[in-house]
Amino acid sequence: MTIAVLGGGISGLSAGYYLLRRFGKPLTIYEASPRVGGWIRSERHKNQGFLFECGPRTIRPKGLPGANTLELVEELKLPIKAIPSSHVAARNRMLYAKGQICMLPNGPKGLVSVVPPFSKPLYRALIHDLTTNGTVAKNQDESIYSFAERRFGKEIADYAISPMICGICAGDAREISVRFLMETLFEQEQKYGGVLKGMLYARFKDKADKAGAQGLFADGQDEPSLYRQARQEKWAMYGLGDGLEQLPRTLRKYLGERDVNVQLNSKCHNLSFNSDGCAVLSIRDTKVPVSHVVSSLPAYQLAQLTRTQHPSLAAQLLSIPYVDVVVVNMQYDSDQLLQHDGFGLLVPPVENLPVLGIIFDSCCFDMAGNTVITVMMGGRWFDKWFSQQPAVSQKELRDIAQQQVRKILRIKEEPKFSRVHMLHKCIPQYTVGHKRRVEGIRDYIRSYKLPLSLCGAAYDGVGINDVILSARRQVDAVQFTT
Ligand SMILES: Cc1cc2nc3c(=O)[nH]c(=O)nc-3n(C[C@H](O)[C@H](O)[C@H](O)COP(=O)(O)OP(=O)(O)OC[C@H]3O[C@@H](n4cnc5c(N)ncnc54)[C@H](O)[C@@H]3O)c2cc1C
Ligand SMILES: C=Cc1c2[nH]c(c1C)Cc1[nH]c(c(CCC(=O)O)c1C)Cc1[nH]c(c(C)c1CCC(=O)O)Cc1[nH]c(c(C)c1C=C)C2
Repeated sequence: MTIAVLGGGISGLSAGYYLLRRFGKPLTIYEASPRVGGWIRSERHKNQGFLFECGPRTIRPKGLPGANTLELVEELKLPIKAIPSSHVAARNRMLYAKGQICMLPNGPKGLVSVVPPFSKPLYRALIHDLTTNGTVAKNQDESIYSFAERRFGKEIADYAISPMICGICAGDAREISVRFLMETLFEQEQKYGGVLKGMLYARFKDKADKAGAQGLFADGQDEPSLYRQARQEKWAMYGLGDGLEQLPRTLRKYLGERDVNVQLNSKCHNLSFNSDGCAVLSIRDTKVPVSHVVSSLPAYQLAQLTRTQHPSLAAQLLSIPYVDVVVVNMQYDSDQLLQHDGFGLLVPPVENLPVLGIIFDSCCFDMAGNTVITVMMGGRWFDKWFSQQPAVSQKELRDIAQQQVRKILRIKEEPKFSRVHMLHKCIPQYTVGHKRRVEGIRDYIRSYKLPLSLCGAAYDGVGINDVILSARRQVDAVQFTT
């Protein structure tokens, strides 16, 4: 019995980890590029004491997905840099709206007083929810923007929900499914006629939900000890000592030491299935037969591999859209963020600017006196701002990012050092109907009895916690009939 994993990003490596734990060897992970980690990439400037993250930088230790990641982090003995909920980076999130930087309310004060960019105290949005009837048809989906607008009004949809969606998937809240982030609230609204009513009702009815890590760690004793520590110490998020890339790098080492074959520079360019129930991978000029495949590839990549034999599956996979994000890391020698202590700021799409948000890395983690910020641009609006002939150059992207930093943060100095990364098709968009689409894809695989499992950011959540948990669940569900 041979198992193959496609993709050496964090979900593919995690699938390898859970497969090893469940089935042992032989096990091979095929990765197209010369490195593992996929979008997780850290660039360490050791001499100067700072770090650039090109993709993610923090992980949330919350709930079952958070506990599951912490179990893995504990097993790998990784050096955690925790950010407690009292830290400024956990408390302060900002918006750039209406020409100014606005601190998002993080306590009850924002409920009763007017906090820019909002024109009314937030309790008015709650009254709107309590006094508004009407839901969408049962079992339907809708956009998160439309849901927020219906329940809380347009201002909340424009200045709270839309930027939040940018800060998670660089997407347009008018297209993203409400089930992406607010499935429970949406369902409670359907059931009880309002978000607040649903929340109050659920609070009385379902106290057990609070346990968080139930399910995987059934017995409280088995809870990972790092998760217990995170709860006791009230971590809001955490990073790793040498950057988040330490997670995939260490996981690769761990797997290698246990004879899992991690093959780099090994792009799979076709995947077919035999009538005897085997899968056949085409890697370079070789056909590799295996008993089961776990794909962690982006959906559009898997579509390429399967389109000859299963065009209908490929079409369904292709219906999951992706967006491009430009990431510009900047470093300054002196403190440039004196007035802006926090995680960073988001720019609501109604502001119509090329920038999605700016992360204040050196406020989150100590960077030895350097100021480090990361500007993220494009996303769902990439084509509007940057698609031109000839293609926009790195220098132009850097200049646009710098202009925005000057305008928003009023940093006049040039960064001492900067890097521009064009992340092509890096984040899948869970548009309205996504859940049904994924069910359709998995139904197809089941109905043809294909020895194929799907994990990765395309299906069950886009955060690092989600993709690791998705890998675990998909591995748990693998069945061999022999
Ligand atoms: C800018 C940005 C910021 C983010 N910030 C956060 C954050 O703060 N917190 C958080 O939790 N998450 C964050 N995320 C999300 C998180 O980084 C991703 O969800 C996660 O890294 C996805 O991992 P993956 O393994 O599913 O996919 P990928 O990283 O895309 O890995 C897929 C791998 O498959 C390989 N591959 C592709 N085609 C083939 C082929 N044909 N054969 C073999 N291999 C192939 C690729 O080279 C790649 O290594 C962020 C993402 C981005 C882009
Ligand atoms: C502007 C672009 C992006 C920023 N971060 C991401 C993008 C696309 C990616 C991302 N950020 C988060 C996640 C999910 C993690 C999870 O645990 O599920 C992903 C995939 C975390 C996150 N970051 C922000 C928010 C509101 C969230 C959601 C969870 C949480 O509340 O912690 C805020 C934020 N993200 C970015 C900026 C500039 C920013 C500013 C406040 C960048």
